[in-house]
Amino acid sequence: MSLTDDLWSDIESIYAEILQHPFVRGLTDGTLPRPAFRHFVEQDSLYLRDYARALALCGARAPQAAALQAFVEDAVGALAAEQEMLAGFGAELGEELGQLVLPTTRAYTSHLLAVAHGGSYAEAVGAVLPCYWIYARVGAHLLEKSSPDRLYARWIAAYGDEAFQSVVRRVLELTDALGAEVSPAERARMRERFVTSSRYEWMFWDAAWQGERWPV
Ligand SMILES: Cc1ncc(CO)c(N)n1
Ligand SMILES: Cc1ncsc1CCO
Repeated sequence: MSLTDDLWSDIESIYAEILQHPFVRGLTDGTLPRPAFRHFVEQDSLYLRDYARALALCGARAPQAAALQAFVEDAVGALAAEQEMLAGFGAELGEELGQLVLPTTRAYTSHLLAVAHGGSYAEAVGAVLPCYWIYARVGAHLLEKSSPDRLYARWIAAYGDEAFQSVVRRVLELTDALGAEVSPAERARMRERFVTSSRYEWMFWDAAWQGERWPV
């Protein structure tokens, strides 16, 4: 099996839970409460800043120029997505968005940055991949239904869009090329990093849904 086939098979059940999550269902049926979406937008803009750092590190560590270019472009793309998020949704969500990084956001970005700094290049790719791939899959899935809510429809369109889908295909190809080179032990480490990030993807939506806060 290709590496990406193995990786996806490891998270089938996590992905199914994501599609079932009331936050994700609420996007398409329009029932998602605004405060939960606001929480998400606020945390996601903070997340994207550190995600861009993790992508830039993947680029810096990539052995080949094509992967260097892909990850650096995507780091810039993630920063652009952060700005679009703030510009596109910020005003409509009312008062200024907060700057406090909440527990799940901190845990997820800490994981990404720890692996991007301290793990191997292949492990770093395993860690950043769910962010691309799960959003592309969720975006494509939700695009079929879109949403009666104008804001949610816009969010869905950004990730279901062909431009994002092609960015994700490029990284999946690069991952499969890497899969042909790495040792079985390295492949196992990549899978572990990939599953951990995928769990955080579910938790990220759930934190917005629950209105997560620091307990003290
Ligand atoms: C938490 C999270 N994962 C992935 C993406 C995709 O860019 C995003 N914006 N936010
Ligand atoms: C927003 C985003 N998420 C994963 S990669 C990326 C930048 C795409 O150019």
